[in-house]
Amino acid sequence: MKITFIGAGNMAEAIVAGIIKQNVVEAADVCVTDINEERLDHFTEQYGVGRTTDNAAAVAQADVIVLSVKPQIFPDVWPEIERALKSDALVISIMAGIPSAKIANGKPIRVVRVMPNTPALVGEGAAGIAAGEFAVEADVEIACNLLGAVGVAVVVDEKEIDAVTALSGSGPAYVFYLLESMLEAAEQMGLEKGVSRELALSTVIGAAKLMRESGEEAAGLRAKVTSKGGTTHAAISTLEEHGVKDAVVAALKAAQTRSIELANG
Ligand SMILES: NC(=O)C1=CN([C@@H]2O[C@H](COP(=O)(O)OP(=O)(O)OC[C@H]3O[C@@H](n4cnc5c(N)ncnc54)[C@H](O)[C@@H]3O)[C@@H](O)[C@H]2O)C=CC1
Ligand SMILES: O=C(O)[C@@H]1CCC=N1
Repeated sequence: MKITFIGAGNMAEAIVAGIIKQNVVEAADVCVTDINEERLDHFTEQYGVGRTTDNAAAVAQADVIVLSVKPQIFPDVWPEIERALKSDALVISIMAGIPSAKIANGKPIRVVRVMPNTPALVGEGAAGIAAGEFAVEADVEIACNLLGAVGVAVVVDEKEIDAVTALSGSGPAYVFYLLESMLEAAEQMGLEKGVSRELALSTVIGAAKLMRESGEEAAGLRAKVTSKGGTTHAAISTLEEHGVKDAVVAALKAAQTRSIELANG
């Protein structure tokens, strides 16, 4: 199975690195394209994959095409890619917002939409996978195998992909934002940078692991940390006073809305 990634950016790198490391594909069967030669050099040096700036030539040889350019670039690149597609090619799109029907463009092109996230780079990704109209079960399986090699892959309906984008696609950024804030506070309180980084990271990883392994709800676990009249209560009350929960809900809804908007360019 020959796979071509159109766009050798951050997200393509996370997936390529993972699927090669996990031996899901051979480097010789992977090709990446980009307009930026430096990105192509990087991929060749790091992962030993094929590379070209010629999208059509790379597509003509591929069984699976992964569209990993920005959604805004899609209208520019798609016409030449569509013309070059092998008749039985599978198109996997990781682009936020662009519906499978827009990619199929009135033709029976098999499209699977995938919404991955960057922790795929370390094998801890979370991806939603949705079949387009003409995709068959085997196509969804291919996408699940690729993304399953770099984390968790969950099959969803395409109508849910905008919400998945808001939750787990953009999600790592919310966690990094929280970490930025925690580390800024730690610095203000005089903790040494290396120490606070180690403590903050272990706290985030540990909290997620505890929730997964215990099967408990977040609110219940939070209650167990929060002693009456104690420090956590002081912190959470401050977050509530600042409307942080409402702000997070509004933020995810804004991401979902933006994903829906991206469908129209
Ligand atoms: N970064 C993330 O966390 C996630 C990104 N995505 C989606 O992945 C896609 C790529 O995002 P990133 O990797 O973050 O962006 P990026 O900007 O890092 O990568 C896009 C790449 O496409 C290349 N490119 C531009 N024009 C091109 C052309 N005509 N032909 C070939 N390559 C071209 C750019 O040079 C760049 O290297 C987007 O559609 C985004 O919605 C999805 C989930 C998570
Ligand atoms: O910010 C974006 O549009 C992309 C999609 C999900 C994460 N990054």
